[in-house]
Amino acid sequence: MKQFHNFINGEFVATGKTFENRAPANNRVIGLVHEAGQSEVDAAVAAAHAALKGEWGRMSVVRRAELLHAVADEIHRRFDEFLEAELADTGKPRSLASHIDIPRGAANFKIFADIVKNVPTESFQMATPDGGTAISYAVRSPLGVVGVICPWNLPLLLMTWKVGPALACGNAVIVKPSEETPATATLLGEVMNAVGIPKGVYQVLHGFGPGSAGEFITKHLGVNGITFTGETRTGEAIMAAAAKGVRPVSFELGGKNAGIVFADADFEKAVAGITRSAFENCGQVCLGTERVYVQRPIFEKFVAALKASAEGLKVGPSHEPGVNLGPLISAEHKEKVLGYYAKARAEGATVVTGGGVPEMKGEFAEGHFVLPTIWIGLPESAAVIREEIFGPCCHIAPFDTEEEAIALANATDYGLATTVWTQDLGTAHRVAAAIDVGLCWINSWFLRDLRTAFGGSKASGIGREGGVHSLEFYTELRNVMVKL
Ligand SMILES: NC(=O)C1=CN([C@@H]2O[C@H](COP(=O)(O)OP(=O)(O)OC[C@H]3O[C@@H](n4cnc5c(N)ncnc54)[C@H](O)[C@@H]3O)[C@@H](O)[C@H]2O)C=CC1
Ligand SMILES: O=Cc1ccc(S(=O)(=O)O)cc1
Repeated sequence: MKQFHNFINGEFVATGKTFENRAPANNRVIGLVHEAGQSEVDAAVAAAHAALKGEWGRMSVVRRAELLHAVADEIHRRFDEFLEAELADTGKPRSLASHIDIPRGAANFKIFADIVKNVPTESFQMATPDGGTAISYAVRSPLGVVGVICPWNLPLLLMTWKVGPALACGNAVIVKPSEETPATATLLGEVMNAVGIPKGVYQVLHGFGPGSAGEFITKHLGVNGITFTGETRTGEAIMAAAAKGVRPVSFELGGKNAGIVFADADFEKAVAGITRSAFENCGQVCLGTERVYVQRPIFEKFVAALKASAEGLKVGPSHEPGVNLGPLISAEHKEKVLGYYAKARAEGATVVTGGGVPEMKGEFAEGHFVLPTIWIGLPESAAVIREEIFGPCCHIAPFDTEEEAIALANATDYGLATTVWTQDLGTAHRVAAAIDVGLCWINSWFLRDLRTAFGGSKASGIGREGGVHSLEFYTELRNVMVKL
């Protein structure tokens, strides 16, 4: 049986207290994960501070950037191992992980290595009251030891999205992967050793949230900042932990994202775009569209086309050719999603397609597969329109005017992302300005330029990461004023 150890001070550490890691595709146990306790967290924090005082803390930016490029190259060299590890943990389609998760996992190191080498800080000259001059300049120093608490939906991608910039800025990180997906974070420890990242700079502690590694890391006063991606409620708990010691947080949280399709949209592209935004990664993407608003003249045609598109998606295990949708991450999550499928029916939805589980053969009958699902006919107060489901499903409702579409899209506590489909530039810009979200895609979805700001407003997050915005969180900016 595969064992997933903690990675502390450059060594793989067993704790003897293990929990099972199961494959979502067939629910079989594929590994045992060694849970970190308070003593492992204390050891990791001490090793991280030692790294900051040692070679890592003294290393030039240029050398750090070289090492991070080497990390990316080593991920590419071991691409198939990372791919297999991610597929086993998540069950997602091979095509998705090989085109998005693993390449982005590597790219996240290169992009931030290049950014830290090239981004300037500010400098001002001013006249002083005595007729002289003073110059101010800003310098960045690392935040220190950063706790990186990760979810399971895009394990390597979302973890390196934080670890890449944190290390580029000279910090040491303690990563807590999701208990559902321990593999790629652990494998990355081998990569760090292979390329010569000093001990204690990258560490991995396995476990759960409350009463386990997640809580112990976030409560540890030796952890100088916490970056977290996950549920909004978990964000509230971590924020309370971070209040002790007034430690900074960066949060990428949940969403209940709207898609808006105007009657003048390129119809085929809009259908293909919403098919992706509603169903990709089995709907387990924080940016996914669970509420679709379609302008009335094309409403019926759009519902019929999205139904046909959803029914054309192939549900199955990673290795089967042509698979579009893998399983949900766990039995617990499947129960939650199917609970919403039942709630939608109970609240009077018309089920356009799906609403249950597909027939799977052999071992895959035990997997956490569900059907892509579309509803219409619910009032905006319905649970499946208000609450984040994180499954392959959406509700479609008609709208008449631009103002109505904006009001519907904004009527949520969340504010992460939206996708708008129109061929009218004026409409596109007006809607983008009026929607209260951190990310607005026009005629596209999940199109990423890693130099841009990423994050959510309202209950969807605190702060922005990406490009120079990541440097704002992962460094302290010190102003030096020189009287000449
Ligand atoms: N805004 C964004 O960029 C993204 C947001 N998400 C959100 O993540 C959620 C799905 O991911 P999950 O892993 O289920 O989220 P989760 O919040 O349950 O868990 C995320 C991580 O937090 C840890 N954790 C849980 N309770 C904790 C506590 N009290 N203290 C410290 N650590 C704790 C977990 O062990 C896990 O590693 C969805 O709500 C989704 O919207 C997911 C991906 C991206
Ligand atoms: O699921 C949430 C999610 C997906 C992608 C990214 S990013 O592309 O790394 O910015 C962040 C969060």
